[in-house]
Amino acid sequence: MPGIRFQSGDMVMGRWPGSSLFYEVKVLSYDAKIQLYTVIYKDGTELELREADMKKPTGFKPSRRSRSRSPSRRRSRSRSPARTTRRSSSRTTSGTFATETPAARKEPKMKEVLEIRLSPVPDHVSNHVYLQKPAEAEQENKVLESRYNLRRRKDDGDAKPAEQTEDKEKEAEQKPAAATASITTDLEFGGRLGVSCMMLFLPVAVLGLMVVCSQEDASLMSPPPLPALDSLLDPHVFGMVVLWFLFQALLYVLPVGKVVEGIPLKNGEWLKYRMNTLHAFVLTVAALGAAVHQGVDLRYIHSHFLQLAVSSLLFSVLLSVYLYVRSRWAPQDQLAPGGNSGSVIYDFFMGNELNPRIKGIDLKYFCELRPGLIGWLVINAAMALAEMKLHSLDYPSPAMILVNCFHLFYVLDAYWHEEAVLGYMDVTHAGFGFMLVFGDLMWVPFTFSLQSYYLVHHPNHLSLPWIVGIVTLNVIGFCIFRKANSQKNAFRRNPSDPTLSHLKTIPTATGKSLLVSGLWGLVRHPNYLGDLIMALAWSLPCGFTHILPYFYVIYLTTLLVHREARDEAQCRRKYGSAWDDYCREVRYRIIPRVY
Ligand SMILES: NC(=O)C1=CN([C@@H]2O[C@H](COP(=O)(O)OP(=O)(O)OC[C@H]3O[C@@H](n4cnc5c(N)ncnc54)[C@H](OP(=O)(O)O)[C@@H]3O)[C@@H](O)[C@H]2O)C=CC1
Ligand SMILES: CC(C)=CCC[C@@H](C)[C@H]1CC=C2C3=C(CC[C@@]21C)[C@@]1(C)CC[C@H](O)C(C)(C)[C@@H]1CC3
Repeated sequence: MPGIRFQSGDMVMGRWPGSSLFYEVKVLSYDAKIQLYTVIYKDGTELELREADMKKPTGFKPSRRSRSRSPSRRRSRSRSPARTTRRSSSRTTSGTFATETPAARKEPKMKEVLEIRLSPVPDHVSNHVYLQKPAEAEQENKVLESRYNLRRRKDDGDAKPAEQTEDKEKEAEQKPAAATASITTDLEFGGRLGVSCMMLFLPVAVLGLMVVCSQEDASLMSPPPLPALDSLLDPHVFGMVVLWFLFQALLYVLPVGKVVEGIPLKNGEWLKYRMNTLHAFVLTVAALGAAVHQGVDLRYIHSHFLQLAVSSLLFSVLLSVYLYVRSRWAPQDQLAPGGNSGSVIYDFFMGNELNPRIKGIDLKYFCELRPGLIGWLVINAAMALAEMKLHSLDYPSPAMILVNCFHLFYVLDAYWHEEAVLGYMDVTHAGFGFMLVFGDLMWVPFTFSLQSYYLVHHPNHLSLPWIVGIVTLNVIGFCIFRKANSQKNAFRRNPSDPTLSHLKTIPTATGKSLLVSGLWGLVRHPNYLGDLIMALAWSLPCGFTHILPYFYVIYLTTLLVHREARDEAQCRRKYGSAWDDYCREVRYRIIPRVY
């Protein structure tokens, strides 16, 4: 890097953005275009710094204090991920927001080393003090050094909390994202071409599946033609879809349920979320009950199923356009890690903004849990009524009851553990664009309910042993799913939780540990395994005549295999060689001895 002050490989002192503290950092590269250095801190955090925020270590002198508090334990204005230590008592949710690093509690030796390595130098003394590592820590440092993740943490939201210093940040906050954001070059889903195909194919696939499902032979080989679009786009139905969305939004803002803090933003703030999905569900059921009592026929949903799906698609497109446009003006520190590729089509699909909000309604979180999931259950109920009417039954068939109960139980479980959802990948990392909007508002309600729709037209008799077998399978799947998710959430919340003390862990250089025994020692994604077992149990009540009811299993397998690969790449970046150790210890990803 000729003509610049620092060279790659140099060890210098770098200011922690937003604070007056300096840490030892290694220079990785310099981008002449934006005039920023990429540096790596000793805790593995990579940031971009201006030259003005970097100093040669020669100006620093050894400290009299051999040990100082790490940034994670200081009450500085640091914007480091470590700032999660704040307000530990109010936080009760999952891993991403751990109140204290696991290493800090469980692995005192490692904590000591990390603290020493992270020792900051306050600005006002920065010309006089340089904190030195004690000799005995040096050896251990070498071991930990190998754990350092020296790759660029492009999509780690926490890793680039503040790209420049305060003044620069303020500037960035005022500038529209498009003008300031760095460009994402790692494109997922096959880039522009891939996402374009997905945008065309996925909606047609949903409608195609629905049409085939309503046919008597339900054959994928000879699908009937899609009805004309104008017969599918009914303004009344569209109005109902909009009303449904608004009704759910109204329930979202009701001042019931506790408020918790969600993901930490890049600017160091915490978003607040009201936990009232269960209330919303109960109120929706009450409202629908009242409507039915007033003579509303829920079977309308069955008879206008395609129209409802098309209206949801239209609504999803409109919402995505709105999200894309507003993301162009969003402050840079509110963008998702993978957003802003510079391609309109790609950014429209992936979404640029991480947590778009309108008057306190977090659109992504709202859409992920409410209109689609509750809509799915309402559709299921409507299908049960339609089945009873069509086959002149007093009660829904056992197959229909099973499907309804399994789905209801799954959604209620998500609501019961609502806080945990705040830590899931989609909420913490993904932008909110067409993929998730369409996924939440069209894909979830209209493909997840295909089994009940299928049963209306294709009754399937279930014998008692089959019922028992299917229920058992669902219970097994649920136990694995729930235990795995709860164990991980509890561990991230409190790594020294006595109920988890029997579990083996691997420390990582970030201070967080990884579970390597129990369910998390069986496969690397036991929660996915449980989800897939449940998916199979949901399809079995429909029998073996057609593959259509198994669509959900196929979708979930594809999605989770892809998701697992994304998560794996992210964890490898985050945890470096500790993740490789984990993979060596736990060899299979989702299915023991198979995959
Ligand atoms: N029905 C559906 O359509 C779908 C359902 N799902 C379900 O949603 C749930 C959430 O899934 P998702 O967000 O993808 O992923 P996970 O809940 O599995 O979260 C993955 C994260 O967990 C942490 N982690 C991984 N391994 C370990 C370990 N050994 N010990 C401790 N922490 C570990 C890592 O984050 P860190 O270390 O930073 O904490 C990693 O990034 C799953 O149950 C999944 O089945 C998901 C998609 C679709
Ligand atoms: C093909 C396509 C457009 C896919 C989009 C993916 C979304 C449909 C899914 C991504 C992650 C999801 C989750 C749930 C629903 C499906 C989507 C939105 C979820 C809310 C279902 C209920 C679970 O208990 C859950 C909370 C774990 C889960 C979270 C992930």
